[in-house]
Amino acid sequence: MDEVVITAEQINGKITELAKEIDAEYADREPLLVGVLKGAVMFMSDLARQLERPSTMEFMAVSSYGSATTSSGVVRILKDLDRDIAGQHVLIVEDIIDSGLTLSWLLKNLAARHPASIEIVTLLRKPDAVKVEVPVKYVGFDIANEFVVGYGLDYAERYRDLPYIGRLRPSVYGG
Ligand SMILES: O=P(O)(O)OC[C@H]1O[C@H](OP(=O)(O)OP(=O)(O)O)[C@H](O)[C@@H]1O
Ligand code: HPA
Repeated sequence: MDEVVITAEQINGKITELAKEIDAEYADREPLLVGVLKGAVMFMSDLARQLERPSTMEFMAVSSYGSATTSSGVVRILKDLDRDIAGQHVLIVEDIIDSGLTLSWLLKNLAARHPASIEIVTLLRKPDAVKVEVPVKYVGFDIANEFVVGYGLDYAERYRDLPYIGRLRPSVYGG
C-alpha cells in the first residue's frame, strides 16, 4: 500500500454525518441494513453503531465474474439473505460503487422481493468509472478512478484490515 487517500479520521467523520442523515430520514421507520459481503463489513458495523435509531442487519454475498480489478457485470449470489424482506425498509450498505454493475443488479434483485422501501448508502463512489447509473441516496466520498484498498476493500483478499483507504501502486496489481 503506497498512499493514504482517506484517513481513518475522515472515514469516521463522514460516517457520523451519514448516520445523522439516515437517523433523520428513518425517524419513524426501522431500517433493515443489508450489507454486501465482504467489502461492506467495516462500513456496516461502524455505520450501525453510529446510528442512534435502532436498525436490524442482514448480509448478502455476491460475486461478479472478472479479474480482481475489473467488474464484468455478471453477478451470482454466493450467500442470500436469511429472511424475507417484504414490507421492510431496506437500506443497502456498500463499500464502493465502481462500474455500478453489482449494485444495479442487486437493486433489481432486492426490489423484486417487495420491500416497503429500498435505498442505497455507499462509502465510496467512482463517478468517472460508472457504466450504469444507480440511484444512490447516500454517498460518503466521490473518488478518482483508481484502484483503492483498505477499510474492507481488498486486492486479492488482502488489505481489508487497513483502517484507512489507500491507493495501490499499479505495478502491484498490473493496472
Ligand atoms: O460497481 P462495481 O464495478 O460492480 O464494483 C463494486 C463491487 O465490487 C466489490 O466487490 P467484490 O466483487 O470485489 O467482492 P468483495 O466485496 O468480497 O471484495 C465491491 O465491494 C462492490 O460490491
Ligand atoms: O477500487 C476498488 N478496490 C477494491 N475493490 C473494488 N471493487 C470495485 N472497485 C474496487
